[in-house]
Amino acid sequence: MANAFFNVPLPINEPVKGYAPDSPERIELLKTLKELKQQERDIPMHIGGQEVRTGNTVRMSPPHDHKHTLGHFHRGDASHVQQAIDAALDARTEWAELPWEQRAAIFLKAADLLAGPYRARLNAATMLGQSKNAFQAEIDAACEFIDFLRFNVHYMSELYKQQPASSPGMWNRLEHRPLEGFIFALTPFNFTAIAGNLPTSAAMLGNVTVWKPADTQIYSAQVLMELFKEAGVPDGVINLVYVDGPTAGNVIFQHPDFAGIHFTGSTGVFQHIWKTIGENISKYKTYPRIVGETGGKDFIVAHKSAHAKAVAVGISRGAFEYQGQKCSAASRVYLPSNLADEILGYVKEDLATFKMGDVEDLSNFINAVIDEKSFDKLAKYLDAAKADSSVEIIAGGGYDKSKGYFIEPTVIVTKDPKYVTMCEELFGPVVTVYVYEADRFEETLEVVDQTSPYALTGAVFSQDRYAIDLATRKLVQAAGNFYINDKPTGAVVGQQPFGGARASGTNDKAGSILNLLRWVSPRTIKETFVPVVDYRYPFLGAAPAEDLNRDKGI
Ligand SMILES: NC(=O)c1ccc[n+]([C@@H]2O[C@H](COP(=O)([O-])OP(=O)(O)OC[C@H]3O[C@@H](n4cnc5c(N)ncnc54)[C@H](O)[C@@H]3O)[C@@H](O)[C@H]2O)c1
Ligand SMILES: N[C@@H](CCC=O)C(=O)O
Repeated sequence: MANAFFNVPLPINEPVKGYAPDSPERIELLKTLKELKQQERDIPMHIGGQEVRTGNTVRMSPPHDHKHTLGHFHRGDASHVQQAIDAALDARTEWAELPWEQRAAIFLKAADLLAGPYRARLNAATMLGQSKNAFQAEIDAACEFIDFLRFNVHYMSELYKQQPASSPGMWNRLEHRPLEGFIFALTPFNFTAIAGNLPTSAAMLGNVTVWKPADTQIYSAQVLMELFKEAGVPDGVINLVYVDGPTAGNVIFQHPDFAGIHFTGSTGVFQHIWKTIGENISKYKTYPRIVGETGGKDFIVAHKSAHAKAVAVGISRGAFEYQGQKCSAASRVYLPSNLADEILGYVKEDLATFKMGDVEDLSNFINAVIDEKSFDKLAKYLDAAKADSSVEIIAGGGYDKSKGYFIEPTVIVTKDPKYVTMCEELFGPVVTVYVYEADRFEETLEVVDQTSPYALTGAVFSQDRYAIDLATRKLVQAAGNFYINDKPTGAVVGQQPFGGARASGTNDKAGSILNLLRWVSPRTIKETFVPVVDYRYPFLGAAPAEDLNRDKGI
């Protein structure tokens, strides 16, 4: 046990590398992509430090080249979920009792390994497995996850520093215990950083975890697990299983030691999970923490004073980067009649220059959507829009899955602010635009607020401070991350804590002290130095405190 209070290194955001032609990072990334493509990886589960292979293997392929085989992962069943829980609970006491600075050092080491020797590998795995271009992989798998690790260590030390006041004669202390049980980290396909953050943020605070990623993120999850091992995460602290969601849920949500879920994914799945936990509530030793960041129907609303080109870039990048598969992606846009043609003209110009294709050609801005299920769903929405005379597709609309799951970046214009693609989360490169009468800004803000059950991100573009103020007030509940004259994507850890309310989640703000608070159970310790030895109040004749002290011979 160390005899000192430690300060952790102050975090700064990891600089984003540029991948310019002939830059060392570009050369290394291209080399790593080539090497990974030549291998067929055999990917086991990781339970209690053991690699677990079942022989029930599932093929993995790049979404942009589905005939290519990247490798196979070993599919587990309910028994593996149970083994992972047992391994976590076995590791629990030793991990919880490890001094916090030792836990901090492990995750700071993970951040440095990722900033250095693991960077190209995790980025390349994310590019191939999840079809991200080099820039999108860099801001996610490398920079955002490095930031999560370093900032969370810093927030952990800030959390531990917060102590209560103590009146004379006593010392009050607050300790932040890990939760009593295990945490289930259930992670989505679209951000490698989120997949890494959900188990590590809880583990950092002394918790043990069972982690189940989306099947389509397993290829990069394996690299994350290798990183955790090399950084020194002890066996059993993070257990990685590849089972289908309901199989995992059936074991986990019945278990008396289930102490919390750290979830990111769709709203429907989260609501189902919450209901299941509610039905099982009397089975648990402790009330489980339920943290879930879920879907969105994110908006851009432009005022008649807006800078037209800035709005257009907000749409081109905010709606189409990573094929619109960010929970934050703009998918409904409200343009004023005085600027709509100009803005849409710029957007069409941008889209005409977007290149779509494989991730290894770094000039491609657009790659594939994640899988066939997503492709088919998006194609259906596009077919419906094509058949609907009340809407017009002004750009894109095409799709092709012969080589990869490619959907053209698409702009739909509707006269109905409640048209289906203005309301439902599509999670793809499709944005719908409604043009409003330029003088009806305030009524339009009400439509923006009331159109969707979600409240994740949103942006207002205006050069008029009164309009900005009005939108900020009218849309106070419409977005957990609200942007002024910027696209609604690209939140940075430590700068724009991320999360939404309403149907978008519990808004526990990943990568902030607010999130870490959910993974601890504080214990207050009051120590009285000289205890009272007379039950009577002073007005009932108790001796003054000095006399009491004298009684004790002090
Ligand atoms: N708000 C945020 O911060 C945020 C961030 C990223 C993604 N998202 C949301 O995530 C969704 C996209 O990710 P996805 O497609 O991976 O989400 P998803 O809900 O399909 O899957 C998330 C995880 O839940 C598992 N799962 C699915 N059904 C389950 C069930 N019945 N029981 C238990 N587990 C189950 C999946 O296997 C996966 O591991 C979008 O809705 C997006 O908006 C939100
Ligand atoms: N934090 C990311 C979104 C994560 C969800 O998919 C952003 O701000 O764009």
